[in-house]
Amino acid sequence: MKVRREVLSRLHRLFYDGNRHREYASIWAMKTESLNLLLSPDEMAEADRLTIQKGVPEFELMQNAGQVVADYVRVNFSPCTVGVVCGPGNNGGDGFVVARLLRDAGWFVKLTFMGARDRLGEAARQHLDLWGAEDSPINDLLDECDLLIDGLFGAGLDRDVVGTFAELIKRMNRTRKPIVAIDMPSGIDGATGAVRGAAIRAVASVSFFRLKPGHFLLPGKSYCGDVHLGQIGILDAVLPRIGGKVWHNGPDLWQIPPYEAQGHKYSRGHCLVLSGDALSGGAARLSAMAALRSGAGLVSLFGDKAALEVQAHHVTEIMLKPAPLEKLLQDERFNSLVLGPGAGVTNALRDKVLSTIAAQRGCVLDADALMAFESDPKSLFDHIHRYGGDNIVLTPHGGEFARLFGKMDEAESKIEMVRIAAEASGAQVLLKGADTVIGAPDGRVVINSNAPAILATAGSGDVLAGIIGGMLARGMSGIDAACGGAFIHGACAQGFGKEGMIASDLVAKLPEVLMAVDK
Ligand SMILES: NC(=O)C1=CN([C@@H]2O[C@H](COP(=O)(O)OP(=O)(O)OC[C@H]3O[C@@H](n4cnc5c(N)ncnc54)[C@H](O)[C@@H]3O)[C@@H](O)[C@H]2O)[C@@H](O)CC1
Ligand SMILES: Nc1ncnc2c1ncn2[C@@H]1O[C@H](COP(=O)(O)OP(=O)(O)O)[C@@H](O)[C@H]1O
Ligand SMILES: [K+]
Repeated sequence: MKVRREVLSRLHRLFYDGNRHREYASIWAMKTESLNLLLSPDEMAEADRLTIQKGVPEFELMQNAGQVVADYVRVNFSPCTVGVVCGPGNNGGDGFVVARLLRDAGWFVKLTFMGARDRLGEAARQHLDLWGAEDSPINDLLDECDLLIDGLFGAGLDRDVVGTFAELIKRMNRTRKPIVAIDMPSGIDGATGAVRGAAIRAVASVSFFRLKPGHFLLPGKSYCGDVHLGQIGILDAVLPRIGGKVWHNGPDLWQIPPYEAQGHKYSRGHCLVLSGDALSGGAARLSAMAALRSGAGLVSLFGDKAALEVQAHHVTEIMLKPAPLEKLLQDERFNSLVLGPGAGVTNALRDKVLSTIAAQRGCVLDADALMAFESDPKSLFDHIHRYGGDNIVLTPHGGEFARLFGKMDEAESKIEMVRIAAEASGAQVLLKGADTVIGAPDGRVVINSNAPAILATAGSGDVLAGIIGGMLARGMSGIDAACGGAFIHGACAQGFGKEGMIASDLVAKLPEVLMAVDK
C-alpha cells in the first residue's frame, strides 16, 4: 500500500507539479540593446550627445547618416534627377550629405535649403560647404526632379508645422513624386506618430541607430512607407544610460516554450475558457480553438450546463466542464483561463474574474470580463494588486479601454495611455486597434505593427484572447504571452493575406505561423 502511494505521488509530481506557473526564462533582461528597442526623439538626441561625448565627431555621424540614405536611394531607385529639400537643423545637415554623395555617384541633384547658414550647427555648416553648389529655387526643384528627399525636420520637430513649411510639405505631397524621408517624414512626431499640422507622405523613411515609436504608431506609420534602419556609429554602449522601455514587437522579444521530448499534455497546461450562454457560445469556442491550436495541452469550456450542451454539438478535441468555477479552481492543473468573450456582463462574471485572480491563475480578461467592472474598476485593480498580476492580461479595444480606465488626455499617446493603465491595474494591458500597444505594470511597452486591416472582423479579438490563453497555459509570463499572442495573431492574418477572411481562418493559420516563429 505504501509503495503504491509513493508511486502515485511520483507520478503526480511527474505529471502535474510545477505546472501552474511554470515560467520560462524571460529574455527581456537582454533586450536593452536590442534592435527592437525604440527611442523617442529625446532619447535619440541623448544617444547622439553621449556618443559625441565619448569622442565620435558629430561631423562623422552626419556623414554616415547621409551615406545610409544615399545608399538606400542608390539601391532602390534608378539614377534620376533628385531634389533634396533641407530644413534649418541637422536633418537638413543629413540632406547636404545625401545631395553630395548622389552627385558624386553621377546623379543629377538639386538642393533647396530652407534655413540660414549662420544658424546651422558646426557639422551641418561644414557639410553645406562641402556641397558647395547654388541653391535651387523650390519651384524648379519640385517641377524638375523625379525623386524628392525630405530633409526638413526629423527628431528636432518640436511644434506644429504651420505657414510656409506646412505649405511646402503639402506641395511636395501634391507632386505625387516618390519622397524618401530622412529619419522621419517631416511633420510626424517621432514619439507618438501624430501628424503635427502637416506631414510628408513618404515612400520610404531611412532612420538611424534605433527606430522611433512614430514609425509604428498610427497615423505616423502610414506616412513612413518602407522603414529602413542603418547604423551610423552611435554607440550601443550608451543605451543602458538611456534606459529605453519601448520595443517593437517581434519574436526576438519572447520565447514560446519548446515541446519537450518527454513532455505530455499536462506539461503544456490546461486552459479553461468560459462559455457564453446557449445562444452566445461562438466567441468562447473561437477562443478555445485558438488556445488549443496555440499549443495548450488541453482546453476545456466551462459554464452553464445548458450552454455546454449546445457546445457539445460543435466541439471535438475541446472538453466540457459543467462544474462550478470554485470547484475547478481547486485543481491546479487548470493553469490558464480566458474570461469574457460572449460571456455577458453579469455579477456572476464579475465574481468569476475575482475568484480566478485570487486563485492566482494565468488569465486573459477580455470584452465582458472587463465591462463587468465598468462601474467599479478599482475593485478589479485592487484585487490584481493584492494577488499579483504578472500572469494577467487585459485585452480592451479602444472603447472598453476608455470605459475601464476613464478618458485620458487627447494629447496622450497610446504608449502613455497603456503605461498608465498597466500601472493602475497591476496587469498587462493590451490595447487593441489598428495599431496594438501592450504595457506591463513596470513601464515596459511594446508596439505591435504586423496586423493587417482584414483583422477588423467579428471574432478576431476572441481568437487573440485564445492565443494568449494558450501561451499562458504553456507557461509564458503575462507580458510574453501578450506580445507573443499579438504578433502571432497579426502574422496569421498576414498569412491568410486576402479579403474574405473570417476569424476561424486565423485559427487555421496558427500551425504554420507557430512553426515560423519557433526558434
Ligand atoms: N548628432 C546628431 O544630433 C545627429 C543628428 N542627425 C540628424 O539630425 C536630426 C535632428 O536634428 P535637429 O535636432 O537639429 O532637429 P531637426 O533638424 O529635425 O529640426 C530642428 C530645426 O527645425 C526647427 N523646427 C522644429 N519644428 C519646427 C516646426 N514645426 N516648424 C518650423 N521649424 C521647426 C527647429 O527650430 C530647428 O531649427 C535627426 O532627425 C537626424 O536626421 C544625424 O545627422 C545623426 C547625428
Ligand atoms: N484596422 C485594423 N488593422 C489591424 N488590426 C485591426 C484593425 N482593426 C481591428 N484590428 C484587430 O482585430 C482585433 C479585433 O478585436 P475586437 O475589437 O475585440 O473584435 P471582436 O470583439 O469582434 O473579436 C484586435 O486584435 C484588433 O487589434
Ligand atoms: K525628414
